[in-house]
Amino acid sequence: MATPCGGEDIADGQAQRLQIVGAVHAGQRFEGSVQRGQCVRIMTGAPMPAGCDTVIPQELTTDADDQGVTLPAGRVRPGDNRRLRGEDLMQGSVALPRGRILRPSDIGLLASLGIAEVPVQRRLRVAFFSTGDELRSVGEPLDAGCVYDSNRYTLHGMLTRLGCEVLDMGVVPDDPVALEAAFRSACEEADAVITSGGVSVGAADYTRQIMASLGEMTFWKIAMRPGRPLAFGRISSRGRDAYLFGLPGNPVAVTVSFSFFVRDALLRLAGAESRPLPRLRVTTATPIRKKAGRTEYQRGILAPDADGRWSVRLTGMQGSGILRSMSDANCILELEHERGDVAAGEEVSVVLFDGLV
Ligand SMILES: Nc1nc2c(c(=O)[nH]1)N[C@H]1C(S)=C(S)[C@@H](COP(=O)(O)OP(=O)(O)OC[C@H]3O[C@@H](n4cnc5c(N)ncnc54)[C@H](O)[C@@H]3O)O[C@H]1N2
Ligand code: MOO
Repeated sequence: MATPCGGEDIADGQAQRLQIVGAVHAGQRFEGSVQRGQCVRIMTGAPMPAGCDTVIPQELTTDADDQGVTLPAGRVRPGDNRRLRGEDLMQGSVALPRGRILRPSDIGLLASLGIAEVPVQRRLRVAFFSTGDELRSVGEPLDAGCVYDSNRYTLHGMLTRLGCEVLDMGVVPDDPVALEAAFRSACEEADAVITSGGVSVGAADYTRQIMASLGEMTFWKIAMRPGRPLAFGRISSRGRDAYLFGLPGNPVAVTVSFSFFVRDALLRLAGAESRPLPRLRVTTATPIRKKAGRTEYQRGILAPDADGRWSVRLTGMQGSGILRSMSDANCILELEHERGDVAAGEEVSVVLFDGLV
């Protein structure tokens, strides 16, 4: 029931009898006038009749008949149950800032404003390939000493989730000539290039060398685990240039270095607003081994205990080749550079996975 009582009829502490002078449905307007002591039956979504200022849910009223309805005292405050013009967005305010990656609710917001088209930036084009003589793609026979390439598939998923246009260049062997050709063609086709493997100090680790010969290696090695030998630089070929992220080959190093370095860089290159991944502080249910002097990212499962309090435990062995424990995890613990071993019950930072890997 919409009423124009200015709140007084319902605010003076006594039950009120109001005369019903009409009804209004969503999509209609009530054209009549409503006086003090009167009300209009109103459906959710209908515009407020002129002069009315308060809506009383019908289930709070009693003794309704064709003529009137009784409002018990003290159930509704003046101004209750109405939506004010501009309460969602004031005229002239920003609906969506530049750089927003459109999420479902953003698209709904645009639709609510009747906007069918907005200017967007083209998707960032990212080329990626795996390096290593031992790698076989899924579907190929697995020769002795070989492993299936998992990094390309993980990267494909993470890049797609990020909204990038992906260019999968397959597996490139540990051959400097083949590698240089792959780097050149990736650079000519894409805005950014991601490789995995071949960035360490092995005899067949050529990535850094080729990076330096085609451009510059901006940095190599970070005090983190996994992901320590990450190399970053810029390469050019035939007048085109691209950022190059040389990720370590170990499968967990790929997901961690992508999540904590590459992801943010790609978002910036794509023109997206920077949104740091939310960190939560929770207690660890188990002790954690940690070396001071490097940031460690460990795989965890965040879950409520019997009392409903959330705590985190590790997924098990943390070797950077153990991909199953990444797949079991629902979060990554971020253990700070200077921190040593962590005792059960101490607080740690976790980054939730959803939307990440
Ligand atoms: N003498 C040293 N050896 C290593 C060091 C070091 O500092 N000194 N660092 C270790 C760390 S930490 C990492 S991480 C790795 C990174 O080395 P690379 O980037 O050169 O990676 P690879 O040697 O090519 O591969 C490492 C490991 O991962 C497997 N791999 C590689 N690519 C894939 C793929 N696409 N899918 C599945 N598995 C893959 C590869 O077979 C190796 O087992 O270096 C350490 N060594
Ligand atoms: O830095 Mo490596 O990524 O530990 O395995």
